[in-house]
Amino acid sequence: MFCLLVLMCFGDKLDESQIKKIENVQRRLLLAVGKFNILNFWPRLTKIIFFKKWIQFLQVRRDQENVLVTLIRARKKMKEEESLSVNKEEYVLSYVDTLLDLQLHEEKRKLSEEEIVSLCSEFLSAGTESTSTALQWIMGNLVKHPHVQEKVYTEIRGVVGENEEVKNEELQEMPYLKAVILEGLRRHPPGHFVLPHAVTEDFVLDDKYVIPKDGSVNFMVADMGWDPKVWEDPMAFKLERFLNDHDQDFDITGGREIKMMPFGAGRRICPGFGLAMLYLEYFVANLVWNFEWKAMDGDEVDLTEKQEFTWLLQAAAAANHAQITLQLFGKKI
Ligand code: HEM
Repeated sequence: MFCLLVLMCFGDKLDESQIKKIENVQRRLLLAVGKFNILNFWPRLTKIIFFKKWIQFLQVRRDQENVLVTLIRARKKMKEEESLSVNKEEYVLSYVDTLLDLQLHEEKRKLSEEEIVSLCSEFLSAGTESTSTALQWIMGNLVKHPHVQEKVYTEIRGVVGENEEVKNEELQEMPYLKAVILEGLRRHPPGHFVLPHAVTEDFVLDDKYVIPKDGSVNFMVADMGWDPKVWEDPMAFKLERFLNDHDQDFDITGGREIKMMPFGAGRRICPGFGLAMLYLEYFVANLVWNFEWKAMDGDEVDLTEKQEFTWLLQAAAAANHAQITLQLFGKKI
């Protein structure tokens, strides 16, 4: 997943050692998020009180910039050369290309290199753990419920025949597979909360609850998907929930109604949700098509959840914004 996102981000001309370097700086940053979080509170003060931490943070950030800025500049050069070249067919647009082109109209400027580094970092960390965690839960459920795995396999056979690979365009013809992914995301959303939000003005909800300006607001994503008032027998893994609605596809963005929101909802919905759905459908389809997935003899699949890395990812994404703030702060003082 990480390799895929790196290639989407910087283009497909990277070798393994470059990918490893990126992985190394990104992992260091993610693992240190908890440690540096204190610097988000009253940065003017905390960077003096926790001076050692501040210096360590700057070092990690500098290392990240050294690796990513080199790649961003290389891409910029390639892009300029490409614009002069006659043979344009081989060039595949990358995320960095779009960031290099981006014009901030209100501020009448382009993004700085530091901002591009932060956006690339967010892209890589937000997409990796979330998607691979969802994939693991879905595969765990397919092992736990072999009859579901069998039905996915039968559906795929009906569409792809004897071909070895399930192709992107064939996924559209697999409603049962889609139901498996949606049920996986409902039952085991990789993040139990979205990123922290805030209202820009005092707001009264339902004439009862005052939400003060700038107060931190979050949503109980997992509990929404497990609400017995909305979902019958919510803790069971049941595909029928997403198969009965023949007239309309289930809307994961919550545009019609919000019954679950693994990707958030509204204007700050996860911008990678379409990509994540595509990857999940593609990977699950090909994993089931090429292998039969079973528990080892005598093993039970334990689907009890425990807090692991994805919450850190959410914190990291939040900290990325903070990083920009901290950086600016550093320059101002
Ligand atoms: C199953 C996979 C994924 C899940 C469950 C997921 C979920 C989420 C959630 C809940 C948020 C916070 C939304 C909010 O603040 O209301 C978010 C934000 C974000 N996601 Fe995802 N995501 C997934 C995959 C991806 C992928 C593949 C990418 C990119 C390649 C991505 C990029 C982002 C980014 C950049 C943000 C921050 C957006 C912002 O700052 O407003 N995500 N995601």
